[in-house]
Amino acid sequence: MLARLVAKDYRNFTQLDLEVPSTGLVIIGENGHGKTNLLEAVAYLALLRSFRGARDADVVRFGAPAFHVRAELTHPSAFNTVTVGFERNTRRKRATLDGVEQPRLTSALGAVPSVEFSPADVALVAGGPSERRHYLDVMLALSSRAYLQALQLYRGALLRRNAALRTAQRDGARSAEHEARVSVWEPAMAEHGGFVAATRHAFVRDHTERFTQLSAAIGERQAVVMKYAATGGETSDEQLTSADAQADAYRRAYAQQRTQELRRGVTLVGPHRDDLQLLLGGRDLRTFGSAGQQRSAAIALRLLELATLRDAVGYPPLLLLDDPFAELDLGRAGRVLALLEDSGASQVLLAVPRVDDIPAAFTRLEQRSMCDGLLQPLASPS
Ligand SMILES: Nc1ncnc2c1ncn2[C@@H]1O[C@H](COP(=O)(O)OP(=O)(O)OP(=O)(O)O)[C@@H](O)[C@H]1O
Repeated sequence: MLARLVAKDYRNFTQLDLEVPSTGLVIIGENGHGKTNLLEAVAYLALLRSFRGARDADVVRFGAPAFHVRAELTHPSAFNTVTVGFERNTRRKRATLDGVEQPRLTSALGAVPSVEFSPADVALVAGGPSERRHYLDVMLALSSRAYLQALQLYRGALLRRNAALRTAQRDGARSAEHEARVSVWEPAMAEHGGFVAATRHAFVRDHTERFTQLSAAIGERQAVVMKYAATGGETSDEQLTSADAQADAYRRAYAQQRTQELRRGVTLVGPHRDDLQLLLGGRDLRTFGSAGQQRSAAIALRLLELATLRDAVGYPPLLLLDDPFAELDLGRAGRVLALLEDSGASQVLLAVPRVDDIPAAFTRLEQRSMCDGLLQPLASPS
């Protein structure tokens, strides 16, 4: 549970100091005054980066040398205080858990678990495959250290193999030496990529039914289905979730594709090129879904993320709701609210532009107004 948030020189906050009630808060403010910045600062404590994909240097307040965010937490959180800071000059990022600086930043990942719902989530459905891979990777990495580690090792080896492929392509030579510099990374890529692909396949297999149910509960009349679209690896149904079988398949694929990859200068198979396909009535939602249908599917994905994180950490994550009902008709908005209530989440930070935008379920929460990066009390709970 988040009890207090202090953000110094984060975006447009010089010094924000906010006590957060156990049930949460509503932040009301006009466009561009810092509502999303506040939610972003909270989410930074889970992801150790901006959920909007901003560079660290860009979230430091204009002209300031560094930012610092601190959370004070209560039961059932694993820690009492979590801090993260970034210095513009040195580009150093530091995180502490209960005052102890973490030698590896990844130890602090997920220390303040949260899930964000925002209109920008539509990119999860309407955007390219990298958006959906990122969704899977963040959720699975925050749920499993083994996944996080495999993903990091896979990415490290991929980076090096791609560099070797580019060098070979640039030299225009395909000597045994070039090939050896490429293939040396393949055992690590196959092993860790196999684990990543198998874990993603298992997630999709285990959650596709729930995803369809959630989409129907939000109001979709046709079946919404998710499918893992792999660019390589094992394809037989029984072996999809076996890390060893996936690794074997990647080994075979590298051997088969290497000549083409040396020519193209890039690795063509593996989880870094896969996609999470979303279909509405059998058609690609990305191409054929309406704005509201795409938003609804994005909300269903976030609801799945919420349940997955809750199961992994053992308590419900903090809900960060950034104008979450924009673009939804009243019926859908009401049903999403009911699903959020059913999710078991107990603490909510809701950001809306106007008091009228607060759904009835949240009118009992304390309210603050946000103006130019400053918070003021607005009203007591009714
Ligand atoms: N690094 C930074 N330093 C100072 N101010 C910043 C920085 N980055 C963004 N801002 C300011 O933050 C403001 C945007 O805040 P935010 O995105 O939280 O808006 P919002 O209140 O959520 O608005 P909306 O309702 O339109 O989504 C802008 O005024 C922008 O200039």
